[in-house]
Amino acid sequence: MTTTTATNESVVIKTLAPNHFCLDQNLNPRVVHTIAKSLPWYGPKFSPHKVPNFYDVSGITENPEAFKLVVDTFAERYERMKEKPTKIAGFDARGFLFGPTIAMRLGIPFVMIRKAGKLPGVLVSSGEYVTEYSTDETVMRFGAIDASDRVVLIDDLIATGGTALAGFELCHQLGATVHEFAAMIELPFLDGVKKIHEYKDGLFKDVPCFTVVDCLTIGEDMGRDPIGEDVPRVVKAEE
Ligand SMILES: O=P(O)(O)OC[C@H]1O[C@H](OP(=O)(O)OP(=O)(O)O)[C@H](O)[C@@H]1O
Ligand SMILES: Nc1ncnc2[nH]cnc12
Repeated sequence: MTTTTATNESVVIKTLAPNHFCLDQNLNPRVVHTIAKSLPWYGPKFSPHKVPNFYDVSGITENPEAFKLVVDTFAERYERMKEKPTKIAGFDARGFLFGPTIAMRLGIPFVMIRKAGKLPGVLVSSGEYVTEYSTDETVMRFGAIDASDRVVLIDDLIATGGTALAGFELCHQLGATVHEFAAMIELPFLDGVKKIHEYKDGLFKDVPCFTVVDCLTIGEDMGRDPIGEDVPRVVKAEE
């Protein structure tokens, strides 16, 4: 299913499946192109994990125009909604790059979903979860969100959806409603959004998931592995 909805002049949303939305690349060509073409990827030899394409969010953070477009896209989306989120929760670590600025724009709190072993105080745990390349556990401070909250969960990228579901679990345990899950990049071939909507017999099937670009819009041409067999992974800076 693909339908298109114009919410204002600048941001047009495409429906990919029930409660699965993305920016329409044909109708927002400048935004999608600028963001997608600011996202390099590296192959396994030059990545921290053995995945075919590891996407590098620093292509966005080091490009002020692209960084602003990402933040504006999310912030304007929530500013325009009749029913607004009450909190933004971001995932350790790359969700921390976008969440705080969006929360500040909306004038609402930013809550950290932290990897286990980093937060003080009384905590709730997501339990163990599996990502595209690791097994982790996330925690949130007890009381950071409660049953009155409508929480936007935000991250840089959704792959298998394991990390996202850990955030859904935390919100669920604390009685809060997830307003939306949002990520800048989606890897659709890993079916992360489908997994969120099918989790526990559809417990979260009504929660919208919104993404901006995917691996196809980024494209194979964004591969940035150095050319040459002998290029080392870590180099010494020349004096
Ligand atoms: O959909 P999934 O398969 O769960 O993968 C997505 C997660 O993987 C990455 O985080 P990572 O765990 O590598 O942590 P980092 O931000 O500290 O690099 C990314 O920032 C997402 O949080
Ligand atoms: N392919 C990928 N690139 C960057 N971050 C990721 N997190 C999970 N999968 C990833």
